[in-house]
Amino acid sequence: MLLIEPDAVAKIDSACITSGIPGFALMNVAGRAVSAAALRDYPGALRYVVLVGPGNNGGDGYVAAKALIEAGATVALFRLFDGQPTTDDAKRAAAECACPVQKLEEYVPMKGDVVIDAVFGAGLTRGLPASLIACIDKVQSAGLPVIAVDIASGVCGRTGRILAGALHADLTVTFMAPKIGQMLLPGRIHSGRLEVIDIGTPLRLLERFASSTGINHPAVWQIYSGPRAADTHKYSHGALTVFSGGASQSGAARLAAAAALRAGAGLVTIAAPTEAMAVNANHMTAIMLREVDDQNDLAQLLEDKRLQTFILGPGFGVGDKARDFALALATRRLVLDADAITSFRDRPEDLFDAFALGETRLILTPHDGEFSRLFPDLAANQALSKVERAQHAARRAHAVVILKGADTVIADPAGRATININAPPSLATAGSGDVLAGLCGAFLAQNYPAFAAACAAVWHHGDAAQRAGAGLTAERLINFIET
Ligand SMILES: NC(=O)C1=CN([C@@H]2O[C@H](COP(=O)(O)OP(=O)(O)OC[C@H]3O[C@@H](n4cnc5c(N)ncnc54)[C@H](O)[C@@H]3O)[C@@H](O)[C@H]2O)[C@@H](O)CC1
Ligand SMILES: Nc1ncnc2c1ncn2[C@@H]1O[C@H](COP(=O)(O)OP(=O)(O)O)[C@@H](O)[C@H]1O
Ligand SMILES: [K+]
Repeated sequence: MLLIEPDAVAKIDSACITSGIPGFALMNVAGRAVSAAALRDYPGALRYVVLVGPGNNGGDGYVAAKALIEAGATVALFRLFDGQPTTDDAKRAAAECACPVQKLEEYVPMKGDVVIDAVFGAGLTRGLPASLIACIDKVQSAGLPVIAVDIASGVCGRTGRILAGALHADLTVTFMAPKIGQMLLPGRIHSGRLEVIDIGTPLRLLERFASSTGINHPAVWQIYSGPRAADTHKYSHGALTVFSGGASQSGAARLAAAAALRAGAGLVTIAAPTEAMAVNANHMTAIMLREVDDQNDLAQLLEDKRLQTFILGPGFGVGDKARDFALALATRRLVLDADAITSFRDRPEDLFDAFALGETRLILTPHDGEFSRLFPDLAANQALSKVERAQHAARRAHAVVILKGADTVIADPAGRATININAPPSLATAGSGDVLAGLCGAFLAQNYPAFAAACAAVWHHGDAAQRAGAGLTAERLINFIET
């Protein structure tokens, strides 16, 4: 699904005007859609309180106020101090709105109020003025319902960050397409339910100015998935090898391996050190087992050219062995997770250089902590959004990066990115990252290109968790994977 960045809004706006669609016409559709949503969702409101700012977001607010009055509703309009309309369209909208204007400071919340936030749009680059922050506190502590126009004032449309205070909306009525900051945290939480209104912007303009970042969706990998042919063979669905840690850390590899089998990998083998052979053998049936202690054993394993896909990291232990194994696997497809990521903390370039040439075949799956070990400068750079951090990292590492969390971002070295939005908070449970690594390995083994494999893995992870419902454990999650 398309997303837009705040910078693109003005470009689309001026391209519309060039195409003969005046900005004021768009503003009228936008403002009326807000009014319709308010009447639909809060028909029992005693008063609609419209807060307006100086720009076109405020312009939408004047249009909404006018439409609500025409519908017979009681409306009060409060304007940010020094917030006289500054754009031609907003001036016109204000002039056409008969509602008396009061100062924001004068607003006293009353039971039955529904607040419409039309103060600032998605392009906000500065923190909110103190008078607005005080007003937000009043609204929020009175527990009043809030409808945000385009985006909750105070949320950065590019990063989802709060610059200095922001409203928590119950509903956000946004225009053309969702903004990136509404998908990333905490902006997603501040948005409440998101309603996207087509205000008549031509699709060709939307597509021309849309972001290279989209919402993660099956359309990304659809062309690589499909029913199995009747004459299929297990090796044609990929042979995946998962490295196990020592005897007391072998569970993580088994979770990854079981998830991979469930997600359609044809043949899954756990490669375990001698000390972990017995414990692995005790717990497995369909998964195969092979003894691999050191680099010599690994070299022997790699002589089998059918083995093209590997997962290294879950429960593996941090250190030289993980580093040496990853580098030995550099000509194959590799999912590098957990301990194996941390193992490159002091020498990340060794990893990045090893995968620099040829097609992208490395998937990195860091959570924020692991990310900061491999990319400390990117993690510390507050100017970057989570999407931008993942994109820079992917380019540097010549890898697909899955930057995990409630708003997981998947990015590839070419600059493509998706934001995943189907993951429920129940996924915050021990071992769910191992299951994700297994899913990545499964799709990579089935010959999906790395970016498609990563997107499919993250989406199916969230999808399985949704179907599993409450009381999620990593073991249970595996049983709900459906590909
Ligand atoms: N296609 C489009 O572009 C459409 C845009 N529309 C509306 O237009 C909005 C964007 O309008 P604008 O670009 O005018 O943005 P805003 O309405 O957010 O206003 C920006 C103005 O506020 C000032 N400002 C920014 N941060 C401030 C701060 N912290 N304190 C004080 N002043 C501050 C800026 O200097 C600028 O003058 C959208 O969010 C949407 O609501 C709609 O009218 C529909 C059509
Ligand atoms: N609040 C949340 N909402 C949705 N998904 C989450 C949330 N917290 C964590 N996740 C997901 O759960 C998984 C946890 O992985 P990880 O941090 O490696 O944990 P572990 O090492 O315990 O398996 C990741 O895929 C992450 O994106
Ligand atoms: K707003």
